[in-house]
Amino acid sequence: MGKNKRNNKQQHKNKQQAATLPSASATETTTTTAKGKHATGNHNNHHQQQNSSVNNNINGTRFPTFNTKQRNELNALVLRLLELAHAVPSNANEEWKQYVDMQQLLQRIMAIEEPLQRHICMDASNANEKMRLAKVAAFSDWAKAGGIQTDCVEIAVFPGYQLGLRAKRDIAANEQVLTVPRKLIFSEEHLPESDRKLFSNFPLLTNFNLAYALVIEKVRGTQSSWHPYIEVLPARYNTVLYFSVEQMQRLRGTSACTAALRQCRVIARQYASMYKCAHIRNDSSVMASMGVLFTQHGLCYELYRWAVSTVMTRQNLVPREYFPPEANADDLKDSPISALIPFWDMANHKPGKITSFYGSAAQQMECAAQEAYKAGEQFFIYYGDRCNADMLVHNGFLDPDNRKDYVNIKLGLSPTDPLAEQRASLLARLNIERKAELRVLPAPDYISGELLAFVRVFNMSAAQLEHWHSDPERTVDLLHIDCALETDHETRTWQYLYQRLKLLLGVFEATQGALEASLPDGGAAEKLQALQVECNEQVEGGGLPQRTELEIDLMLLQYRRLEKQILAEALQYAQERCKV
Ligand SMILES: C[S@@+](CC[C@H](N)C(=O)[O-])C[C@H]1O[C@@H](n2cnc3c(N)ncnc32)[C@H](O)[C@@H]1O
Repeated sequence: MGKNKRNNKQQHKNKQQAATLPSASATETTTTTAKGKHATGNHNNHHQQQNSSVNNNINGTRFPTFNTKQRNELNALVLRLLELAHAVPSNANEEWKQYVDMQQLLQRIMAIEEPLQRHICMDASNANEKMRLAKVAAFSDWAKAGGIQTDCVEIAVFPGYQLGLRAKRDIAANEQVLTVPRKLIFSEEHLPESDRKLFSNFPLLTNFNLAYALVIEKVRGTQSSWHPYIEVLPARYNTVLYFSVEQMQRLRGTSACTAALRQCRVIARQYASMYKCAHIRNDSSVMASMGVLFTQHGLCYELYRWAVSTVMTRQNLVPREYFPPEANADDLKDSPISALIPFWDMANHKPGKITSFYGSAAQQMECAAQEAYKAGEQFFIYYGDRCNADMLVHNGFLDPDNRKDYVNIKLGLSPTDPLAEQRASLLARLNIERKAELRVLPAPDYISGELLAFVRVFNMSAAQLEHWHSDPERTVDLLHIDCALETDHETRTWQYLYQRLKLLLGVFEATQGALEASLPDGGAAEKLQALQVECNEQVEGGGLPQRTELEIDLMLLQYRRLEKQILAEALQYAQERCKV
């Protein structure tokens, strides 16, 4: 959500760490005894009871377990999932096939896990906004008792946004609207000391830790002090983890596809790794302890994707207060942690400026109004700069008026290019890698400075490279549209950009989703409108579970339209520049 930009570096670090989350090796085998029970270490003795139909979790509440046949099938599915999720696809077709195969396994896993799912996470009581709204009074009382302060906003339903915040009275621009004290900010720091120790192993994997902590509190149910908050959270999300294969198909050929598939792969791998540690591998590694804790809390894929999606769509960063005894406090002191901020996280996004900050002195999240509001209007906050591809993949919605939108295209120097090293060292002066994702921008900018510079360097002759190397101070000129270049070099640059954009649009059109392709010219816009009306009617009629399906369809159609528009306008611009 509205992250403080100062924390971007940290997020990058976290992402890097997420990619190296320890996971079980896919080559180990199940250790099954003659009776079909797994040989277990001290930490997972509860598996001894797996032939019974219910099991006790650590809170003493009971949840369904699986018989040996089901457990063996689950084990085999998870091992296959893990094996698939570890493979690194070498091209887009392989990546797609990997995703489809993984989804098939996950569908089967979810089918077997269904009794657990029903018991632990997905009661139908939060399937729509009206049902969530019914729990808002209890949540608001809890929030007030815990010290959340606001006299000017309340939670309400807003078609197209699910729940949101409504101004109870006129609010002035910059007026403080809401404060949430630290003790009501949910993070890994609220776990009991015994559970907290587990997180000390991956202190920078803060998103993962938060999802983990949320699973635990969710399963504690009414015993959790966070219950009133967890009760008002959505039952499902529009994140890529909930897309059907047909829906994901509509992202093919777009710049968001690889990130969306990667996200699904990473989450499937995390789930499968923990499952394996809990149910299959018998050792005392850190992951095994974490896996067992999950098992004791009734881990199933549905619960995990729900927790991860809750974190993806609602988290913010706050300063760390707990420093695990084993960790070097100096290393962690500037690394914030992911947190859920009750009440504040009901605010929806609108372009503007960031007005939510953590106040260290008062130890609370403080949110001010980015503009004036009249009583009854929806109160919005700005979540921060993100392109629509990122919003779609990580937040499960789009901003059609996104002033910070762009489309990334991948470019790279060929290893067989005899001038590759000279080009790479010139690009390095501009902090551009030899393989890079570079931005195509909406009008009136069209081509980012970095993209232009890359293509200029890519098209330099040996003599031109030598010339630009000889004058380091001038290198930055390559980022500017009006950089003085030889005419034929500039023409080659724009021709290259033109061809590249044309190619991308060609792929885009060739992969047009079934929905759009089946419509006559202009049909996409009509379908978009029809879907919007249908969604709104469903919200007004009380909402239905399939509403989220429609919302995802709508979002995908919108996304394709927005990306295509950026590429098409840039293509036209490049064509004009070719003529200059
Ligand atoms: C932090 S939550 C905001 C509260 C949320 N609407 C709810 O019902 O709980 C963020 C989620 O709200 C929705 N959302 C926020 N801003 C939106 C917008 N401008 N358009 C559509 N959906 C939005 C998206 O589903 C997003 O993932």
